[in-house]
Amino acid sequence: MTIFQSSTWVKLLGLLPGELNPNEAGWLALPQHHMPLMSNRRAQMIMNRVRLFASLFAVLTPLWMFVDLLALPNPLAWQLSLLRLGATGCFVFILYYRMEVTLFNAWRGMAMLFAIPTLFYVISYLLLARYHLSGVSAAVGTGYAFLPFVLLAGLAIFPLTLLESAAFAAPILIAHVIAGYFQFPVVDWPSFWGAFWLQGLIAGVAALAGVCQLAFMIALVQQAVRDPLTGAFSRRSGEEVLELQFILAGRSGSPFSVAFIDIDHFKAVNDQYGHQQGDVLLKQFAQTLTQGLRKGDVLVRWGGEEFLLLLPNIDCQQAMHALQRLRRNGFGLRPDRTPLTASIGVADMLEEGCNDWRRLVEIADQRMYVAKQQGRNRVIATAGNEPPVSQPVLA
Ligand SMILES: Nc1nc2c(ncn2[C@@H]2O[C@H](COP(=O)(O)OP(=O)(O)OP(=O)(O)O)[C@@H](O)[C@H]2O)c(=O)[nH]1
Repeated sequence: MTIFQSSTWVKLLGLLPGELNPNEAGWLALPQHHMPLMSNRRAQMIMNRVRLFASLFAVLTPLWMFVDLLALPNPLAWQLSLLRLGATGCFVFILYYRMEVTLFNAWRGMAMLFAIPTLFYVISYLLLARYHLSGVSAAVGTGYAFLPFVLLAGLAIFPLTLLESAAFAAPILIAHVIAGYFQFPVVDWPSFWGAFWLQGLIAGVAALAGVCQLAFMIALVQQAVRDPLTGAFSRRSGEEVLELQFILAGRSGSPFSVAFIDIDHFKAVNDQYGHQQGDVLLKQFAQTLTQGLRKGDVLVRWGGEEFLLLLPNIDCQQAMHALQRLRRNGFGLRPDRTPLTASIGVADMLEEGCNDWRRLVEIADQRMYVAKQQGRNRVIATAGNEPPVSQPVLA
C-alpha cells in the first residue's frame, strides 16, 4: 500500500476539492504524473508569477538604496547600493527574458528568481557583519536578516507540489546556515537557530499554501477540460491535448496513434428506452473504457456517441493489441443485457506520414466508417485499398 492509498491520506483528501480522486492525490506531492495539459497551464501560471515577483523586486530593491545611503556608514552603504543595483539588473533581465512555456523553463525561472535574493542575502550578511552598528543603522541592518523570511513566504504564491516546495525552500534555509557558518565566532546561536526554526515553519505553511493552490488549479482544470456527462476530455480540451501530443511525438520521432470509436446502434437505445437511459450508457461506456487505459492514454468525447482515444508512443499494431484488450473487457451492457459494441478506426501518425493532427483524425474516422460498413463491432487499422485488418467480432 502506498502512502497515497493510506486512510490518513484519503482523510486529508476529504479536505480538498471533490474533483480530485484518490488516483490523482499523488499529483499534489510529485509533478511527474501530471497530464500534459495540466503541466502546460501550471507552467504558464508559474512563469507569470515569476515575472510578477521579479517586477515587484525590480521596483523595491533600488528604492531601499536611499535608506541605506542615509542610515549606514560608508563604504558599507555604497557596497550595499552596488549590490542592490546588480540585483535590480538581474530582476529586470528575468522580467524581459522570454522562454518557451514548459514546466522545465518555469522551474528555471523560479530558480533564477530565488537565487538572486538568496545570494544578495548571504553577501549583504557578510558585509554587515564587519560593522558594529548601533541606533538607526542597527535597525536598518537588522532589516536585511528578514530577507529569507520574505522569500520563503513568497513561495506561497506558486502552485507547487510538495517536492517542488521543498526543493525551492532548501537553498534559502541553507543560505541562512551558510551565513551563520561564516560568522561562527560572533553569531548568537540561540537567536540563529530560533530564526531557522521560524523559517522552517514559514516554509511549511508556504508549502501548504502552494499545494492548496495546486489542488484548486487541478479542480478548475478538471472542470474546464472534462465533459460533464462522461468525465472524458471535452472536444475543445481534447483538441488541445491532441495538438500537444502530436507536437511532442513529432519532436521525439515516436509513434502516436489515435482510435476513432463510435458506439454501435446507439440511436436504438435512445428510441426504445429514452434519452436518460442513453446517457447512463454513455457514462458507463466511458468509465469502462477509461478503467482499461494505460497512464498517459487520453479519452476524448468527440461528439454524441463518438470518442477519440489518444495513444502516445504506440504504433497501429500495438494500438490494435490495446484495443483488443479493451474489447475483451467489454464496453458494458445495453438495457436488454446484450453487450454494447463499438466500431473503431485506428491511424498512426508515423505510418500515415501525417504532419497535421486533423488529417490523422480524419483517417481514423474514415476507417471507423469502413468498420461500420463491414458490419460494425470491429477495429480497422489499415488504408482502404489494402485488405482491411479487422478483429473478430467478440460480442
Ligand atoms: N442519450 C444521449 N444520446 C445522444 C447524445 N449525443 C448524441 N446522442 C444520440 O446518439 C444517436 C447517434 O445515432 P446515429 O448517429 O444514427 O448512430 P447509431 O444509432 O449509433 O448507429 P451506428 O453508428 O450506425 O451504429 C442519436 O440518436 C443522437 O441523438 C447524448 O449526449 N445523450
